[in-house]
Amino acid sequence: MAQAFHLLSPSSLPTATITKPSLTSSPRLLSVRPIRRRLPSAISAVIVSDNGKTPPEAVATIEVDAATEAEMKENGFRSTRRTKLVCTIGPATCGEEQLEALAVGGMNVARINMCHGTREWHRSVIRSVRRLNEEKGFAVAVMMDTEGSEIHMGDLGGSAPSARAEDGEVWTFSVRAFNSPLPERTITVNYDGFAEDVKVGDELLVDGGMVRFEVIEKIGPDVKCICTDPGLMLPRANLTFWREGSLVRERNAMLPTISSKDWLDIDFGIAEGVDFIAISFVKSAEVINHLKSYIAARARDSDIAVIAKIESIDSLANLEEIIRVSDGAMVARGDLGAQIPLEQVPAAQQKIVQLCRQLNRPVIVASQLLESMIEYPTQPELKSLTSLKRLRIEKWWREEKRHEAVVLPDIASSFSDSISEEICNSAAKMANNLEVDALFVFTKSGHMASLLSRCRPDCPIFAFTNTTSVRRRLNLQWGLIPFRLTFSDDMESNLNRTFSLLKARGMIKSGDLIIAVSDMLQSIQVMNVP
Ligand SMILES: Nc1ncnc2c1ncn2[C@@H]1O[C@H](COP(=O)(O)OP(=O)(O)OP(=O)(O)O)[C@@H](O)[C@H]1O
Ligand SMILES: CC(=O)C(=O)O
Ligand SMILES: [K+]
Ligand SMILES: [Mg+2]
Repeated sequence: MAQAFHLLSPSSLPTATITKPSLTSSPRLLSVRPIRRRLPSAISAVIVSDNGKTPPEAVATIEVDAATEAEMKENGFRSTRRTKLVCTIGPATCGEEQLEALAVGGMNVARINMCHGTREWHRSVIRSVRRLNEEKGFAVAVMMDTEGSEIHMGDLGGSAPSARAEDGEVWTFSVRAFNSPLPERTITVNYDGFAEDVKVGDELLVDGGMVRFEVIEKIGPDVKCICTDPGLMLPRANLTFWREGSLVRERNAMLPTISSKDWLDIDFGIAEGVDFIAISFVKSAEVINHLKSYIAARARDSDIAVIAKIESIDSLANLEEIIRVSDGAMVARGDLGAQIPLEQVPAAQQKIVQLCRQLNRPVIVASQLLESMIEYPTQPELKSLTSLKRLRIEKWWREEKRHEAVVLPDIASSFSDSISEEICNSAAKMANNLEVDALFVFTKSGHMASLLSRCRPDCPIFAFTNTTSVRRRLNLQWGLIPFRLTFSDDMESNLNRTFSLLKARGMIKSGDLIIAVSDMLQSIQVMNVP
């Protein structure tokens, strides 16, 4: 059975799209929205880079992602892609050359999925991405995605990338530990309670219904099932079981959101300095708060953003409070489509995306974007990326002036935040009315950049920030082109320096009309580039 989801409906215009190249054969895609980033408000007036020191050469330069710069020069910055791309890295894409091809192709964030591979493998991917950034001038951020403890299949044994179940075949789902290779037509299950919780007659869904089985017999730790809807099973695919048409939430509903293995992975992510940690199967706001204080205590100098993955019934029930405490959200349609009826997924997506936009959180739409690419013959990852990059919806959305249709509620929690919010709302509106070429925002924390992104203005937003980590995290936000630049509190000199640096790189020209805002002065300036 094929899963079909809406890709980018206008009302759910994403801030970013993600390809998930993983196995040679399984690219998937996500898209993202604007983030409201809570950054340490204590970044001092002193200019710092990642290690707390400013390299002397940085003072005179401006850094921008090499692929973004090339795209801007090629298409002109009004046509530059606003929606960002997140790519899941797998065995077919982890080599230096493939990673570089993805970065050139527009990857903004590299995602590693802790469901698969060893920590050593993930470490080498993270380091390769960092090296690529340093050596080739990209600014690709890294997102670590936890495994979580919901029920899933194990690896398929040996090097088998997938297994095909045919109609009428009997397969054994077992909680026993086998040595690889597994006996024929045998699948291991990670959750010990599985064999006790299922009943004969239950329907077992692999990956939300990509393959279906009916339970016919239970023999101790083994559950025999007959295939009723054939298809391809990927390693570690999610498993759900249904009784009389309803999802069964037995003791598995009590499994912790963050397992003990996840905590070790999180420690690993903190040590490797990842930019985002995405938490699978979030059930409540509490777990996000817990993780955020854990990160704050352990990673004092860094600020890792926490993304709540919305992929369970429980997360839908507590949606608003989860999004409020998170730095962003992901509509994880693969697993969500396994927990709620498929036809409800587009409406859930719409709701999540709108809420994120209102609360100023970036939102990623993941999975089932270009499902046919799974069977694509060669280089599916790059072909997925190329198709996503075109994002015709963005052009249509601008032509239809959809940006004018959305009403954004006030979200500021202090008077100073209200000023920033009003400035950004006004600046975005002015930018649309005056048809300016670009919005410039000078921001230390990234917050004002996110407020502009939330308005989805018609023109691109050049976001200047003085730290590498803030710049990398701004990668996830719709319409932002993040630059790293050392700047002072004197806006006059910041603007003059920025103009000359950008002109020297051929990224703007005399006469371009821009609107500049900054969080140091809380000002709006409109001017032509001299
Ligand atoms: N590091 C990896 N090593 C091997 N295979 C991988 C790896 N990452 C992903 N894959 C394969 O690619 C498929 C798609 O990966 P992806 O991360 O998109 O899975 P997902 O099911 O959408 O995410 P999640 O596991 O978080 O629900 C996986 O089912 C798996 O077969
Ligand atoms: C991305 C993910 O976790 C999902 O679609 O289930
Ligand atoms: K995961
Ligand atoms: Mg998932």
